[in-house]
Order: sequence, then structure tokens, then C-alpha cells
Amino acid sequence: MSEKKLYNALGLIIDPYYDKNLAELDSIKIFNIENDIVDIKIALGNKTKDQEQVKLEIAKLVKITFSYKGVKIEVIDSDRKALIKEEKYIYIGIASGKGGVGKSNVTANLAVAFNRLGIKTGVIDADVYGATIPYLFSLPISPLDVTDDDKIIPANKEGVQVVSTEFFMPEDKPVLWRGPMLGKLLTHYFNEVAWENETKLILIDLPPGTGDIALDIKEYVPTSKMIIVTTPSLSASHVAIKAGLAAQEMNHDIIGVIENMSYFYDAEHKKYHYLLGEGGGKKVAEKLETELLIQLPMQENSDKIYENNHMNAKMFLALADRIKKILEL
Ligand SMILES: Nc1ncnc2c1ncn2[C@@H]1O[C@H](COP(=O)(O)OP(=O)(O)OP(=O)(O)O)[C@@H](O)[C@H]1O
Repeated sequence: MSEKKLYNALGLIIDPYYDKNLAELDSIKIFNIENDIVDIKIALGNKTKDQEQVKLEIAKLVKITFSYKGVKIEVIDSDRKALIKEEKYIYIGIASGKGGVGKSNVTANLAVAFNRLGIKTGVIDADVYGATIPYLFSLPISPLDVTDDDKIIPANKEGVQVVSTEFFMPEDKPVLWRGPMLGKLLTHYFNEVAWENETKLILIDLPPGTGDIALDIKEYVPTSKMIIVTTPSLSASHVAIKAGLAAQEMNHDIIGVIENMSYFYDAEHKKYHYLLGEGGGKKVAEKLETELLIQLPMQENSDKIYENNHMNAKMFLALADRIKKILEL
């Protein structure tokens, strides 16, 4: 009887990694008691600190509350694939290193291009400090609805499904406040979004930087891939290389490099102007031993989704098609 009670009580312990209890997550894989020693084999999220917390809770319950002599706890499967249902999607992080290189613009327009190719795509705007995706899509800023089982229903524009921290951030809160909120929100974005049926790709607009969240995605989606955005300039490419190398160290598979704002084409005089220099994208691709996927021109009024017949829209279609082939979609 007490065995059953202990098993039930163990099931109520929360795995902070998923913010769900062990019973819901079906985490207890083996539960055996012999000679007053409880033997537990358990599948947990991949974060050491969270694992230690769960182990401590288990030990307290077994030894103090239920007075067993001893407990053996083994984490047998920290692979979240089995636990996160959304692994059916391909997640692609769009990273840049330096801010302002057009990462959000690329993410939004690439998502539209994938949809135009018939590949249903969602966007997670994880750039808390410069969340621009909702504005690029002209979406109203208000909290998104949730389903009966508490999943976030993405906003939808141009066939692209969008979730953004911006929808949930009170306007008057300072930017500093956003950091602590981020982990919590990201956990939701990777577990609790009601993406439409047949969604294949999820693009993640990452905050600029070479560390923290950009790389932490691995914590949420072990299989996520990366695209690095840079401009041709030395300063941007230098930081992009750092971001890419750090991502590779975390075993992220880098699909390739996008060079944005590569040149300005003066149609009247039929002349190309390389305003930000040349060669940044090529250099990043070489260093990371990956492909320079495309060089996108500078455009006036680029804070938008390009119309179907716009030159940049055509280039984004070609880019989406290239990525589709690389991913064998
Ligand atoms: N191809 C382009 N031609 C001209 N301007 C561009 C181009 N791409 C982006 N921009 C402009 O550059 C600015 C920065 O773009 P965006 O917000 O997409 O960059 P970002 O890398 O996501 O920046 P952050 O990470 O700081 O949010 C915007 O004003 C955008 O309109």
C-alpha cells in the first residue's frame, strides 16, 4: 500500500525543466523496492540544475516522508525528444551576432517565401530586446488567445503563424525586465503552441549576441539548425563568425550564411554600390565551412514584407527553395 502511495506521491513532483509533474511527463521508467531500498530510473529534462532539484525532492520524499532506508536514483534518458511533442517540426534559429543586420527582416520574409512555396511555416520571435516581427507583419500588439488546453494560438498573417514575446510584454515595462521573463516564455514557445496542422518549419528570430539564448536553444530543441545572417561589413562578419563558431561548438547544424544589404543597385545609372564593403558573407561561410546561401540587396523602405512581384520577394523565394533542397523537404 505504501509502495503505491509513494509512487503516486513521486508522480506529483514537478520537473522544473518542463514545469509539469513526473506523472504527466511519464518520467518514472522503473520503480522497484527491495530490502527497504527504493530504486528509481527516471527520464528528465537535460538541465543539470533541474535534474538535481528533482533528485533532491525524490530523496526527501522516499527517506523522510516515507521513511525508507535508502534510495537509488538514476537518470536514464535525458533526451527530450521523447518528451517534447513538437519535434515533428524542423526548427531553424536565425542568428547574427551583431544587431541591426536585418535578421528579423530576413526571418519574416523567408517565412513568407516558404509559405509561398507551399511549406507551412511558423515564426517564433525570441528577440526580446528588439522584437520587430509583429510590426513587420503589421500585427496588433495584444496577448494571443489560448486553446482550452492552454496552448498559445499564433497570430496569422500572410499565411505565416507568429508568436512573439512582444504580444505578452506590458508596454510600460523596461527592457531589463524582459530577460528573466524570457526563459519562461521560450519554454512555452517550444512546448505549448498550437501550430496549425501540417506546419513543417519553425523559424526562430534569435536575439543578437554570440551566447546565451542563441545557443540555449539547444536546451529546448536539441535538433535545431541555424542560419547566420551578416552584412558584408568587417565588423558584422567578425561577430557573425564568433556566433557561428559558438553555435557549432554546441553541435548546431549550420545550414548556411545569408549576406544582407550586400549592395545597392542604382537602376537609373545601372550601377552597383557596395556601401558596406564586400566579402563579409563569403568570409563567414568559409570560416564556418558552410555555404553562402544568398546576397540580398539594400532596399528603400525595407521594414516590411515584400510584395509578391518585388525583386527581394523573388530573391527570398530562391533562398527558400535552396534551403528546401538542403533540408530535403
Ligand atoms: N536589405 C535591406 N535593405 C535596407 N535596409 C534593411 C535591409 N534589411 C534590413 N534593413 C533595415 O535594417 C534595420 C534593422 O533590421 P532588422 O530589425 O531586421 O535587424 P536585426 O538584425 O533583426 O536587428 P536586431 O537584432 O537589433 O533586432 C531595419 O530598419 C530594417 O528595415
